[in-house]
Amino acid sequence: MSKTAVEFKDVVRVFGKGDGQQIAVDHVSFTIEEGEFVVILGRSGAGKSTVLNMLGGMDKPTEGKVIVGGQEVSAMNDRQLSQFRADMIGFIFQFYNLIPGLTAYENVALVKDIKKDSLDADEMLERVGLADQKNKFPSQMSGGQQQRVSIARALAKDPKIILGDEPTGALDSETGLIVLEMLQKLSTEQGNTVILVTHNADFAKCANKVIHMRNGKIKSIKTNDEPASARDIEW
Ligand SMILES: Nc1ncnc2c1ncn2[C@@H]1O[C@H](COP(=O)(O)OP(=O)(O)OP(=O)(O)O)[C@@H](O)[C@H]1O
Repeated sequence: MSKTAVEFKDVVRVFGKGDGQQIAVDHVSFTIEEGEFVVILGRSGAGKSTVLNMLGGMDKPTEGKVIVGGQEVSAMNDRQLSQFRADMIGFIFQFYNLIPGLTAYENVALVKDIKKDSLDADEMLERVGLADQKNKFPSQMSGGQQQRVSIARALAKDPKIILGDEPTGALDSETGLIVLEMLQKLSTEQGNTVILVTHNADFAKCANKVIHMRNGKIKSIKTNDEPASARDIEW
């Protein structure tokens, strides 16, 4: 039987006060099972990144509960959140967030500073097909290669959950598909729970679950028993 990896219970996130108040996430509830490949879909401003940030322990709800791996993230203090992120979560960002002055290898090996028992940087670069590029600096690599380094860096933490905020947003479609396929395989072959935020509806075809947001609310949640392989979609 599958185990619940993530649970949002009636979560609200309000930014600002008074007239400037913005309800970014408005009473949102959903569950994600371990090993699922989930896409959070919606237009700009729908609240997707805010959901992802609360899920990854980078932000806290104004109301409601966020439970990840059985732990109530929404009740953690800053020290606990830091530990939670180090142990549980791998992040992949739209613009890679690599450190320009460090090589691919060094960018991945850096994870040891956050998590002592992190996985071997050479092995992680091998897994994303970049073993031969390890001594290059980010500026010497293509966007797709840089994103693969950032995937290797996320994997080095050996995280249960991988979060991607528009991870293919800065890539051309061909390169984006390679990255998407790599992320899908982490769920289908390695059993990671992978959760991506995107406004690209084509990604939904590859997901086990699609959480569609609009104006801070859930518009629909659809499950897909036979998701397409990322290799077979086009956009
Ligand atoms: N730190 C913040 N302070 C104030 N308002 C914020 C903050 N973060 C997000 N918001 C607001 O909350 C709403 C939801 O933002 P969010 O970034 O979650 O949307 P999104 O669906 O991820 O959009 P995009 O696809 O453009 O990234 C927006 O109206 C945004 O302006």
